[in-house]
Amino acid sequence: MPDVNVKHLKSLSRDERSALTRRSEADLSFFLEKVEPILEAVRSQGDDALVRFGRELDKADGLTKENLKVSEAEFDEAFGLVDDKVIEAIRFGIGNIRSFHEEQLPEPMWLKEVQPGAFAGDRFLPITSVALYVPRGKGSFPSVIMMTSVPAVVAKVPDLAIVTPPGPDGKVDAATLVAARIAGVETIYKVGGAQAVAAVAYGTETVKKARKIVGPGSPWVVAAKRLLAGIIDPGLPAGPSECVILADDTVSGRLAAMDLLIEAEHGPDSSAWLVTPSERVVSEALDALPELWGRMTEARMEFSRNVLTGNSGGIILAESMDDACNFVNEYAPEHLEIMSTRPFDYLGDITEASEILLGTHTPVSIANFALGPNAVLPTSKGANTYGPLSVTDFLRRSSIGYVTEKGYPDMARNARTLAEYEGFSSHANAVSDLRLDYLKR
Ligand SMILES: NC(=O)c1ccc[n+]([C@@H]2O[C@H](COP(=O)([O-])OP(=O)(O)OC[C@H]3O[C@@H](n4cnc5c(N)ncnc54)[C@H](O)[C@@H]3O)[C@@H](O)[C@H]2O)c1
Ligand SMILES: N[C@H](CO)Cc1c[nH]c[nH+]1
Repeated sequence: MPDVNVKHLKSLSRDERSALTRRSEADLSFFLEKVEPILEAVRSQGDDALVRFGRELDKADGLTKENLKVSEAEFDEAFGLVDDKVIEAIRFGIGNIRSFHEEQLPEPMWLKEVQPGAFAGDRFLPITSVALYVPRGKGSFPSVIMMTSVPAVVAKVPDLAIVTPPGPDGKVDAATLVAARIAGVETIYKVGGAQAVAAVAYGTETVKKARKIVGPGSPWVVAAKRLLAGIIDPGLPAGPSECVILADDTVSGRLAAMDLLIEAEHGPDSSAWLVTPSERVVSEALDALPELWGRMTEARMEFSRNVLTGNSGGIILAESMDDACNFVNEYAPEHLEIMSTRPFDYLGDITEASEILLGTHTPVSIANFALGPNAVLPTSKGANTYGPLSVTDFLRRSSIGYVTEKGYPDMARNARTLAEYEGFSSHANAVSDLRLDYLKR
């Protein structure tokens, strides 16, 4: 068995402890450099560049300018290619995701009377055009369609389009098409990676320009979003997947090891740590890993072995549950499982995590595919300032103010005092008696 990292927090220096929280995304210099010419090619050559990159990078030999957009016939064909059980699971997931996200939809407008006769509030409108990035490098992700499309449809974004890499057959994964149609999005372009971000940022002959792009992706996608942030809103940072399993002494280490492998199998650049103060949990987890690896496909086993033996994964022995919770907050994970028979005891101690799953029956898999909360989550400590993708990511807010004749005198007097203090004459004039004179004429 390869040497799985086992770190004892007690014996680490401050720098060594901090190194455990580092993600692969921390240094994107390699990708930023390679991505720049791709963006420029799409900006200047449009569809020609998209077809060339699709053929070169996605091996989609049959890709042409004419079939860059998924046709009605391809959607129809997809329903015949996907197993009924998969369609049923997609419908089940979408039902729960919709039910969860409908709760997030704010009232279109609210106004509060902040002083007699003076009203202030907010109005929400959908962003007019948003692109949804759906990855397909190391696997296909109908669940990402479910997670991005449903909140966008609930927010009533009028112009929605999906960008996703074509497979070598030049087609979009069939279950991805099924999920898109069930969720209510029918514009899909066969373009992925950095070129997809450039296509929706600049627009091409076929791909319509969008104001925002959301959805997770590989470092190629993350790098392109960073470089194009002045041209398109890149949304929350969602890069390589990561998780922490926080386990106390009430649970089986085998169970903890099983869930540790969930996000570790995404790719060699994923991050995954089991953190526990229990030596028993550590040794049970180490014992369980070979059998669990034996139940995985070769590729996924390799990815997760790389993670657990490399720089961004393994098992951490903490001094206590307090120490373990502190480490979780320093790490600020994308997904967190609190694996305990009394998970609510620790919930209050966790302040930095994008998704917190409680107990022994809520593995990340259930949240990724079926439960309802959004599984497109900020990575690389994005949890410190962002939340999961939500309906509000598809809305923009304007504030509304309305002062009546009755509310005016108090408002004007106070505004004038501060305008004069700040030295703004026109601001002050606009709330002086001159206004009342003008209003009379
Ligand atoms: N944070 C989240 O919510 C979340 C959810 C799901 C997946 N993910 C992450 O998304 C990522 C998906 O990555 P993926 O690779 O499977 O799919 P992807 O679609 O993001 O990346 C594949 C694309 O990258 C481009 N690419 C590949 N090699 C390239 C090269 N040498 N030069 C230029 N471009 C190149 C190609 O265009 C290809 O289509 C994973 O890291 C996964 O962990 C994150
Ligand atoms: N774990 C991903 C978010 O990091 C979501 C996902 C979808 N399918 C598999 N995983």
